[in-house]
Amino acid sequence: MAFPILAHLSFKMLLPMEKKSSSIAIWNSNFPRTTQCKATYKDAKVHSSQTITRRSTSFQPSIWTYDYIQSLNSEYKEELYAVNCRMLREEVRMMLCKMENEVDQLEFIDVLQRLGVAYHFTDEIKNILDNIYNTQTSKSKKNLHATALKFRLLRQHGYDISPDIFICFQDEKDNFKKCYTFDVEGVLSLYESSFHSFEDEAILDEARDFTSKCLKEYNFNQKRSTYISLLINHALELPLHWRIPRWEAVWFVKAYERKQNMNLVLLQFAKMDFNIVQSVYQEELKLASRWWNRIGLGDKLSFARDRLVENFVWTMGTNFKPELEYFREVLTKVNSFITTIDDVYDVHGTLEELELFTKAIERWDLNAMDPLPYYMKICFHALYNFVNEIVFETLKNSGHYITPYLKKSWADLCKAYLIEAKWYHSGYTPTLEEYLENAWISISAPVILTHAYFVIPQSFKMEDLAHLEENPNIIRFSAMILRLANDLGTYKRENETGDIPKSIQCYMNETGANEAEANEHVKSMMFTMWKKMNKEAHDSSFSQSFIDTSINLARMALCMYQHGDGHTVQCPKIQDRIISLIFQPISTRSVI
Ligand SMILES: CC(C)=CCC/C(C)=C/COP(=O)(O)OP(=O)(O)O
Repeated sequence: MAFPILAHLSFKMLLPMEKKSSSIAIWNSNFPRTTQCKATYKDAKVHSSQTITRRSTSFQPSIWTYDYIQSLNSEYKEELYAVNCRMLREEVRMMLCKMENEVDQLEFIDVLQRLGVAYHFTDEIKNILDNIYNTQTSKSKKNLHATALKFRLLRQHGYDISPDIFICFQDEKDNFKKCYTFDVEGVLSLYESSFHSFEDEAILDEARDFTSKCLKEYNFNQKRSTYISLLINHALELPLHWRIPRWEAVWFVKAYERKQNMNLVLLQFAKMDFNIVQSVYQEELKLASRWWNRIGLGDKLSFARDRLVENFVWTMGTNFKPELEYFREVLTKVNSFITTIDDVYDVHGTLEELELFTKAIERWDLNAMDPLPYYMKICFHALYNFVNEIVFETLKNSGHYITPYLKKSWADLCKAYLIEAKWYHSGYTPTLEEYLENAWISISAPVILTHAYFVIPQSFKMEDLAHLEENPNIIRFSAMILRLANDLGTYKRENETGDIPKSIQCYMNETGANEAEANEHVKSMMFTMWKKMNKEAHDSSFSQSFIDTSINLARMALCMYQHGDGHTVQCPKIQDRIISLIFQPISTRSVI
């Protein structure tokens, strides 16, 4: 891609618009933020004796110390819990299999999913949904809740189901009939269903507008502590389809406890299973932290964010199943390298160093390390060894040689980072389109998902490989959601510390929109991306597990950046979530 030069910045467009100059001030006021420092002897090959100018940013050290992580020792590792849990699981399986009424079956499956235990009953759930799909009748026609729940679960599980089943709830002007306003359960179900829409499904857009309005009004007039109010509040904050299953499980277990006539055996099973799986995560995290400590990037590249626990949480969010420990081991390492290398480009590296580093990654050859400064040598060598280990394991276990795919993904990422570094150093503001053409790669989703593809069990198909190199739509849409969510959550912090303009500022610069309008525009782009992703998930020939991983990466971004830069700033809201996911078992006292 050619770089338009700074002098070509569209002044003609900017000057006459007052709004525009104020919007520019928001980010330009801090540009550029740099610090001067003397080159150390280790940097000598690049800058013999001159002063090196670097950007200044100081990130907080990780609040989760090595010793704390190593001290984790959950009682739920004990065999006794596994035995109890298996007994409870069989009781729940019997309940599921004995159920005959369609709405009861759908509601039970929904609760299993929300409690995070549906993965134990994949075959049973498939049988039930196959049956419901193959014997569709008009019985649930006038029951909004039953119709919406059926639509959501069938679409989520990949069945062909048209949203036309909602037409009977509309009047002759295609508005949802007023009488349904009072059917709170039905409205909530329809609201959740509407987020599974494809691009050309206007009826689901209508459904979302109608239900959002009803739910806001309902919640305004109700006490917040009832079960249904809790669900509504939670849904308005983020719909279920956009939530990470594991985080949903922690929240829902507590909400479900308040439900009248809740199923005590099911609740007890969900709590026990959550705590046992959490003990698996703790052991994985201990191993990951030993690796991180051993390779020493946290020390040697101390300018970079040290966010091992957050990197692990991203990984666990994208694929939580306990048996996928190798997936989480590899992806936690990938995320740790991404976070560090992002800071090499965004914080510490000079343009000259970054060009050399990018070339070295493109060559993928230890000899290419020669001209690099010491901190880059360490980073390059660690990454090179890590990738070669995955390549070796894959070759040994499945006979496939995957170096070209992995190395291309890292080279693409570094080239995209370099483009942004050049924009930064020249003070250039791209158009939104130009920015996004690069930014969906620089957000790192293609690297994450390319590695994920090769370490998800039974995911590999020869015919996928040609698409994989070109980044198929499922990766592109996931990447775009990750990028837009990241920009919405981090642009203020990055603006303060000094970075290129992100999608919000690019849009403001290009159109004269104010900050609030630009935020709305980016959110609506994200919503469109979700619709594209829903359709792609339905049509894609990739394995379901890979599709789920791609969707979960997008969901993870929404959760991580919901209240700001949750990946970088260790804010209490994210800390609390991390504690409840990894460190603190759910109390089982009330039910045992
Ligand atoms: C490790 C994982 C899963 C990260 C996903 C998001 C990411 C690359 C954050 C990097 O920080 P950033 O907010 O500074 O990104 P950028 O510099 O691209 O805006």
